[in-house]
Amino acid sequence: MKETINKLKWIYKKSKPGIVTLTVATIIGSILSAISVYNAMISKSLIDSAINKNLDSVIKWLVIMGSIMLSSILLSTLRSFLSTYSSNKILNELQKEYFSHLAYSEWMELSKFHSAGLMTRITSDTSTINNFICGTIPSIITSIIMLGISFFTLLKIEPNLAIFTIVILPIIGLINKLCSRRLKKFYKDIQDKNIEYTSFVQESLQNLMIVKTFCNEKKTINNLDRIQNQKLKLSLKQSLFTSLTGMLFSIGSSAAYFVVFCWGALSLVKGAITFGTMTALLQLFNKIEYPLSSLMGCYSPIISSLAATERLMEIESLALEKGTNNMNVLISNKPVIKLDNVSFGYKEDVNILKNISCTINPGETIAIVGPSGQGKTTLIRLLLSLIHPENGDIYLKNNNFKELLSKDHRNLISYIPQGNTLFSGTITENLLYGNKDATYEDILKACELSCSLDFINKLDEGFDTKIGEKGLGLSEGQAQRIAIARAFLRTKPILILDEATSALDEKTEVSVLESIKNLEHKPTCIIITHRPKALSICDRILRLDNGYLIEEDRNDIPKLEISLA
Ligand SMILES: Nc1ncnc2c1ncn2[C@@H]1O[C@H](COP(=O)(O)OP(=O)(O)OP(=O)(O)O)[C@@H](O)[C@H]1O
Repeated sequence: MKETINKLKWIYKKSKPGIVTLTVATIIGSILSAISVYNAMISKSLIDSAINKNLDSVIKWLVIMGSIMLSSILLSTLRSFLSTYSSNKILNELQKEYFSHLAYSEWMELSKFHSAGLMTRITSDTSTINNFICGTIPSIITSIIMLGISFFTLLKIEPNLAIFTIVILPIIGLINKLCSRRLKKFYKDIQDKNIEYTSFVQESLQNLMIVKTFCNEKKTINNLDRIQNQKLKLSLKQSLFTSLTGMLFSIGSSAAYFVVFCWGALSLVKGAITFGTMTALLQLFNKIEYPLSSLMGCYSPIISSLAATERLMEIESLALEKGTNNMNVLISNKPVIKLDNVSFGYKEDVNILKNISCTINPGETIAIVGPSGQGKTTLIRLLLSLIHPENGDIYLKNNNFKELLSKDHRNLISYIPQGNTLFSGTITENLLYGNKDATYEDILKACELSCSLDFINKLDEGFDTKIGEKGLGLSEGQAQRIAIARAFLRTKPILILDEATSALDEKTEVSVLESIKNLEHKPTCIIITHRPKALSICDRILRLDNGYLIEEDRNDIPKLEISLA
């Protein structure tokens, strides 16, 4: 119970961006509910006046009824506008909040989730919460108001009938209580299956080329079919369960309606009530039954939003990256990078990097080599503060200043990761990603240095050529060269290339690497490479061996070149 209250408090907090308009919309909804009950009484008076042939009274009630109808239409329009505004405002804020939280979260924590799982949380779970705030809660409030007014009106004109209708309430409460646990489990299972489905589709589409070249189209479609069938079975089970409970409610309410009808008809025969009262009774009964069924329908969204709340709270619990609050001279100067006895492992007690100490001076070009899986990329992740040393420290030093490396220092680094990391858009848009203020001349120079100018000029639309997701439309080597130009344009004091020239031919690779030496801002350059030719342009070579970092003698480059080749 305490947990549910905490979740409801959390939901209330999330509704704040649209609470004012939502409250006004709910008040209008409540007024509309009251008006609809009052309409039943107007129709009673209208019918009785018509039966008594009282023309003046009939006209009076017709005018009142018309005016009420018109105001209801206007109020409904206003309510719908306010609800749409609140709903969009709350959903946008929710999605922005969780997207921002993910953007600033610790990389290691994020990597525990499948991207489709995170996507479902940001899109589907936030929508569930939003629908609860903007749909279910106002509906509960207006239903309770309609129920209350209808009950008291009925109590005034036919007390026995009013008491009879209200005994239905505890029965509904009982049905809901019985359903709650089952419904919660259904929602969780369906949501988990949805995530599995989305992840499968996302991964299959991303790797469609592999699916095709392994001739696995049929197998993939069969897998999709299997997940869809599991999803269908769960949805059918849930639907059967809610239909059965709905059926119980319908049987109850139809029986009650029948009793009210019999009661009214017999009273009419006995002359105990007028014809107008009979129609009012039936309408009022409907106005009790409708909010009751609406309240019953609210149960499922309540359960699903409590489950969605739990899943969004999980995102909130992801630790955010910490920065230093002390950004001084390092930002504008060339720092020395110093690793002091650094160890790191992804799993407890299994260190990938062991007691690494080294100093990298400003302007140096360093190669990091070593067999696959030795931890070269892990070392770069440490330098980028995506992960943090378990033991030891990484510092940036500048004259007498020394700072522990943190995420804020990423602003000193231009990084070219492995693989294709271009965005969909034009080549210019991609180039400006890290430095929107770069001039046309800067762009030309960066492209020339990265050996990409020639091929870009040969494209029909040159720099305005649109490229698809992950650089679709370009060769691997062309995409790599644009990624290198993008990093050159960022003009930061540290440049890191993680196998960033792997798709280039040897001649182009050497030419691109040599051009790093000609960069005007003379960055410190760290190159991870498996390519022997790259070593010749480096000032120092560091080799990872079983987790230890060993500095190689430059005279041994020919030997190293042979071992890498
Ligand atoms: N996110 C992760 N979680 C757990 N283990 C990881 C993770 N990333 C890498 N590893 C493990 O850490 C080790 C070092 O990986 P890393 O990617 O740093 O090697 P590498 O030297 O860059 O390899 P390659 O030359 O093949 O790119 C590997 O054994 C790998 O399985």
